[in-house]
Amino acid sequence: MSPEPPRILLVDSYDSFTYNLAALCRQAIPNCYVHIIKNDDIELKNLLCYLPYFSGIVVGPGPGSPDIPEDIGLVKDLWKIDDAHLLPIFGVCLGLQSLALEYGANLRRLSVVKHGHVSAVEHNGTDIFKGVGPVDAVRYHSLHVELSGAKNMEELAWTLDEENGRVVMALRHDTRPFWAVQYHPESVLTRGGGIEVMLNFWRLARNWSSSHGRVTRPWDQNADAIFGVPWPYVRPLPSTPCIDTPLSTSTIKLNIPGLSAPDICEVLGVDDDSSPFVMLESAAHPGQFTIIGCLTSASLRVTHSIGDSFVHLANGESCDQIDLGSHDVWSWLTSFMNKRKVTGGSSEIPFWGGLVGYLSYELGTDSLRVSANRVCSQTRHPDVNLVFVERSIIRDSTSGHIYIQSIMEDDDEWLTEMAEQLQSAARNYSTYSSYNTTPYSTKARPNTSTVILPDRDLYRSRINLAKEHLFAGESYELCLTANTRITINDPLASKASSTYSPSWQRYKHLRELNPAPHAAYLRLHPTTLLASSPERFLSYSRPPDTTYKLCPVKGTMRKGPRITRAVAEQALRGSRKEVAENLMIVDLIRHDMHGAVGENVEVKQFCTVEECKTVWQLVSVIEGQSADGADETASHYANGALGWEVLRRSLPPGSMTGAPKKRSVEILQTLEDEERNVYSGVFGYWCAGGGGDWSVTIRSCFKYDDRYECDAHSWTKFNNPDFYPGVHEPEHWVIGAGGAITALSDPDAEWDEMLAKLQSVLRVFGAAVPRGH
Ligand SMILES: C=C(O[C@@H]1C=C(C(=O)O)C=C[C@H]1O)C(=O)O
Ligand SMILES: NC(=O)CC[C@H](N)C(=O)O
Repeated sequence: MSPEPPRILLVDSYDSFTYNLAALCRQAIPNCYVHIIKNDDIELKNLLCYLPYFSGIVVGPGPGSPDIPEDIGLVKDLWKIDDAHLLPIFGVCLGLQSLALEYGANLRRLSVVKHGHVSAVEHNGTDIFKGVGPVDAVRYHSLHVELSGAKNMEELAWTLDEENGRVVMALRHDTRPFWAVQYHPESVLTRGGGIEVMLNFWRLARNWSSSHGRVTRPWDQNADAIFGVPWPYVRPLPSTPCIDTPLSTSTIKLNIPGLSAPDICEVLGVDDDSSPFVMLESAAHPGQFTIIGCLTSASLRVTHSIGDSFVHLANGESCDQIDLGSHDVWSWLTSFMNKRKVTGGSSEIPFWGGLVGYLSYELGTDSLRVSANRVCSQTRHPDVNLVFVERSIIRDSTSGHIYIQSIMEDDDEWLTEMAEQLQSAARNYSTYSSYNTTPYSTKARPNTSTVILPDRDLYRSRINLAKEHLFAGESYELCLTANTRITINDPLASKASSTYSPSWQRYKHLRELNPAPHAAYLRLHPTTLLASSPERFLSYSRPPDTTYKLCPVKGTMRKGPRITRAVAEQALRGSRKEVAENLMIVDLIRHDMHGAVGENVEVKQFCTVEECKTVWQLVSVIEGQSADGADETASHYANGALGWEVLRRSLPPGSMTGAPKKRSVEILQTLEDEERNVYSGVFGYWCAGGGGDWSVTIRSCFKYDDRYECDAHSWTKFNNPDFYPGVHEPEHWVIGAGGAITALSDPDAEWDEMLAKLQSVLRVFGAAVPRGH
């Protein structure tokens, strides 16, 4: 009989680095299983009888304080376990603080908090530091412990901070098998004190167990019922089978480099404001592909608002309310896509057909079980707003090729007609126009738009409140944001009609002013979104060998005549504050990715300076791959469902919340007046061939048009003359903007950074941030 594999019980205090710690355990403890529970899942008295199943416990980091019962949960009781149930325990950060506190240490605030900072750690070379060389360790803490007066605590490592003096970095209990570190061994930038220290813990833990005659009880059904499947674990996906015969893609490839993406949209009738329209545009380097939906009256629209137990499934003729039943909207959409598998498209392009649209910020916070701060209103707007694209045009800006494709049966006639239409448009444009698309024409007259900016003093005071939370150890970073509202009331402007779309004109202006690799024009009534985002969130390639890639941006600098690349490199990559901000999000994203795909997660790029039209920014890249080709073998993963699962587990984007994500989202709700809605969510596609690509909804503006309703009508039913009212209807647009607040943030600089981001879109409305702001 093979020996029982080691089992670690990992107690999570709602942190955003927990799966990184789980991955470190798996690295250090061969073949171990890691069972993760939350610190409030079970009380110690009910846990005791299960402890014999485990070889050791790892107590993770977390927000808050070890002396607040809601923050620390069962962890504080672990240190007082009676001898009969004793087992080795390793604590990290909050874990160390709790251990020390229970044995009489004093808990203090650091004078200068350390969030994402690397410190040289000194140690005595024994115990968990045996054989360990120099340690550079990443720290995420506001609190620390002082051991004077504590009983049984032995200091094993410390650091000498300029501002805080000597700070305890590791300790052990002198008789019980408890060890703990204040720094983060699982952080990607910790050197020397990560795996090395974990290996030592495991060695000491085994020694202690064998010298005390402790053996781990073989796992059985009793424990299974409580602790379930160990990590790495992928949520079971709905069992709906893939369709037997997948849809096939027909493609025509043309070479017409002269035809821009907006040209193609105009050929397709984007000017009819009442019809839905979607384009995901790569409007600047390094973007390559533009995806344009050629929607028909049969195109299926899927919309859902959080809290509803149904989705709306609509096309040009009807609108059905479909009960989610036992599904949530995520698994419902997985089933939806399983029935629509597509094969046979061109391998040169990422999209063959599939869902295109956006997911709101609140959809993500809902998955974290933070309820949305919904202002009670009559009209609920979609949090999921997608259209299933069957006919599409892909433009490759690198080669100039255009791909016309359809996944509808017997659609060759449409393909040929579309090819002719585009070729003839290209001939006409090259003959008559030097600038192909109808140029942007309706720059809003400044006096016709009312701009309500966030209040400067209020925003600054919220930055200070955010910092208070950071000083108290509640969060390591908070991405604070605010909305700007623009109302356009221009009776002289052309009205929306079946031949004129004001929002399309604005989009064209936006792509000129702020060309971005992740731009989008999404007219999915009632929502219209114009995006010029510089931030890709998640992309996953088509199976087999799917790679999941997340690219967080954190650290932004306004461009200016004297800000050369060298200056930006110095100010961003050379800044401890900016790198710390980025590192925190990298660690958080590694955790999100590990949670979904398992162990194979790597940081491929760390803090590279990228240039955008209006700002410089620091970008990192994290890649993951699922274990054992799960996405290839299991039929339900083959359609990109695992990519969808990575997305579900990673929303809202960590770069838009801060870390730890759940607590940060809760704090932000108290600091921001309203929902973020479309802003801070993601937009993009899920290709029915299995790939996907989602960008962060920033540097964008959106509006809702509540004349569109789904309950009574289909979203597109208003395609009649009565729809366009005789009186002029004002347009109400929202632009969200913000930035990461850390303990080192200066309110004036943060306000300025928020304005720089806002300005990149505000100019579309002929408005500018007034002087003095
Ligand atoms: C909050 C915004 O952007 C986010 C914050 C960034 C930062 O703090 O540097 C950079 C990109 C985004 O993740 C925004 O554009 O509104
Ligand atoms: N990373 C952590 O566990 C942080 C612990 C505690 N909240 C602090 O800030 O000190």
